Amino acid sequence: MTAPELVLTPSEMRQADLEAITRGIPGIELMRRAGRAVADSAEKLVSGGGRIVIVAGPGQNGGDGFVAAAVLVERGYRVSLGFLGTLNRLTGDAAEAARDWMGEVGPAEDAPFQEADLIIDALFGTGLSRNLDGAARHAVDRMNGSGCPILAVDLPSGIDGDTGEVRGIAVKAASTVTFAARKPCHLLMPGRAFSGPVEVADIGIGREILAAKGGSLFANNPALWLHVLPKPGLSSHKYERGHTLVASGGATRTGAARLAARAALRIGSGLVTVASPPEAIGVNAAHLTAIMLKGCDGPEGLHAILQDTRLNALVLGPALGVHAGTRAMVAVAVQARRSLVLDADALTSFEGLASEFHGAFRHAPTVLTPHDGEFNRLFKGHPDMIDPESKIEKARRAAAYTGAVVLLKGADTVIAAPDGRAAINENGTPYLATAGSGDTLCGLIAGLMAQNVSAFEAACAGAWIHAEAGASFGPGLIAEDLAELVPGVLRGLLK
Ligand SMILES: NC(=O)C1=CN([C@@H]2O[C@H](COP(=O)(O)OP(=O)(O)OC[C@H]3O[C@@H](n4cnc5c(N)ncnc54)[C@H](OP(=O)(O)O)[C@@H]3O)[C@@H](O)[C@H]2O)[C@@H](O)CC1
Ligand SMILES: Nc1ncnc2c1ncn2[C@@H]1O[C@H](COP(=O)(O)OP(=O)(O)O)[C@@H](O)[C@H]1O
Ligand SMILES: [K+]
Repeated sequence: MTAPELVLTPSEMRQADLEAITRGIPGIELMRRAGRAVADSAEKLVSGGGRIVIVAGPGQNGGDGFVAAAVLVERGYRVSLGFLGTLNRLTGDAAEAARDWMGEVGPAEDAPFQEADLIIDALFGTGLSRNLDGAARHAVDRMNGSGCPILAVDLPSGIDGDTGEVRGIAVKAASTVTFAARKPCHLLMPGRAFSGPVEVADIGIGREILAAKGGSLFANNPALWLHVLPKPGLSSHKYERGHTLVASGGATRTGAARLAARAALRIGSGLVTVASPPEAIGVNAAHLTAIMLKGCDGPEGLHAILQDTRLNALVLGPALGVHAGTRAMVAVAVQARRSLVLDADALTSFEGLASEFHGAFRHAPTVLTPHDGEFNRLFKGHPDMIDPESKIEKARRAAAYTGAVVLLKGADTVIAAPDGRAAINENGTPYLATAGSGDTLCGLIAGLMAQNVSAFEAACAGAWIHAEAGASFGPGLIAEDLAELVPGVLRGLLK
């Protein structure tokens, strides 16, 4: 079984580096391996004898650049090196790497970018501490304007390693080579777009060190949850595969619930029922076949339906309406202690009332699936939730506060559990930005929870399968397509 991919923050990576050094790999050796890996990557991009301009910065990222420069000259490339800062202020391993460089050193901002076949960006890595300005800004501006492909060392300079945000200006890399593990900025937007394809070079820091210093942040891919993805046994019957209930909106707002219900059925929930307000029964009935239908008059109706204990997973929110009635339905669902997915109106009905969610979901598996707007509305008046620059931190804090798994949607969906685990999803497509796409996601997650997948894994698997389904279709995707694409994705996973 493949191990889940660990993602390390810059500070965790520094600790991992130090641990590797303590265990006997000298820092300069780590840097030499890193620099060689950069040279190896460059070699794949430029044929022998080509012209490479390396821009080295004042820290250890610059040190990697000096090592790569020396290796590439040895391999027959024509290398120019531009440096940012004062050479004799270089410290540590970078100073040693610079001493090994026999070529000339010019100012970074004046480097001959126009003549290069490849630019290697070794200005700043995980040690970026403020916005770029002055000569650094000018150098990045010239690199980006040169039209020449850029290979970023560790991460594109100007991108914040923790958040993926641009600190003033950032290198737009054609590709990136990083060391030991990807950093959050390689998966979070906009950093992911600035990084291009990211190669992870092994510089000898073992997984046990990475897991000890990191270990709570993952790339969301099947290695994280494939082992719990349900597969019916030979003698399974439908009641063993769970029963999902999806609450429908009123007569003119029923489609969202049906999208979620269809997705729950496609992901394998044995039975799915739409709970419909009496006035919407006709319209729901006209559109449902395998999915069952039950009348449900507000919170009391929901309470009555939930007396059937076989209903083990519940979706509340899509098109339910923003009002006190929706809040009351959420209260009924929480009290019933079923697996629960809350989305859309079930979150917006609590605008500015997040304190009602404080610890509310500790007693049953719950997933909240806000997009940024819903998140900010819910946590209005809670700057500690809204202010963190990192999307990971936002989701983690909200999860710890509510006791639910929080899936913060977007191009870089982040899923966080109350215990601190978090995963970043990266296999989506902008074609998922279409009406009803989020409703489908709720149904996938609830359908997995109905089959006893725990909340974090259900949210991660749901987000990945949803994104994979969307990406497999591409242009022209509408929400109705998504559930129908799920079987193809499942076939690939369960083969
Ligand atoms: N540790 C290891 O064993 C290994 C580490 N490795 C490599 O080390 C890299 C991390 O190195 P690092 O910590 O030295 O940070 P780095 O990114 O070079 O920048 C710090 C320098 O930039 C400066 N500076 C910051 N922001 C600035 C700004 N806006 N504008 C201008 N200056 C700014 C800052 O100055 P200061 O803030 O101190 O004034 C400092 O001088 C990592 O990404 C990887 O490539 C690999 O070799 C593998 C082994
Ligand atoms: N640019 C994008 N790249 C990848 N996924 C996206 C992008 N934009 C939106 N999505 C995904 O599409 C879904 C949209 O959900 P949501 O905003 O709730 O839509 P709706 O309310 O219309 O159902 C989410 O899963 C989100 O992560
Ligand atoms: K860099």
